[in-house]
Amino acid sequence: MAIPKLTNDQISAGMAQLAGWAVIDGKLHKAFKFKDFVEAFGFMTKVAIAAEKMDHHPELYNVYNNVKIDLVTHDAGGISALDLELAQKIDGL
Ligand SMILES: C[C@H](O)[C@H](O)[C@H]1CNC2=NC(N)=NC(=O)C2=N1
Repeated sequence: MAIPKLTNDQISAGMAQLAGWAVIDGKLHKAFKFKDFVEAFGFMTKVAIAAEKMDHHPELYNVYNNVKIDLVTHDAGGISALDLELAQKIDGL
């Protein structure tokens, strides 16, 4: 196993360092709203570049100026430290 799935306590501790993220259906989830589609897509592009650098990829959902992100580690079968790390990076964009 490359990276372990975190326990609920570990996820809660990690989420205390984040704002606006929730665990929904076993994934770290956050919704973002932008001025328009160009702003939303620009943000998603930055997320994609950060994700590719980490070799850890988000689930991205976009409708016009709304972006929803889900983070989960397929290799771990749940939320791992990589999801918390990517969430931190996304919030720093
Ligand atoms: C081979 C490659 O490194 C793996 O498949 C990586 C790629 N990106 C990934 N992204 C996510 N979200 N979960 C993974 O388990 C994962 N695994």
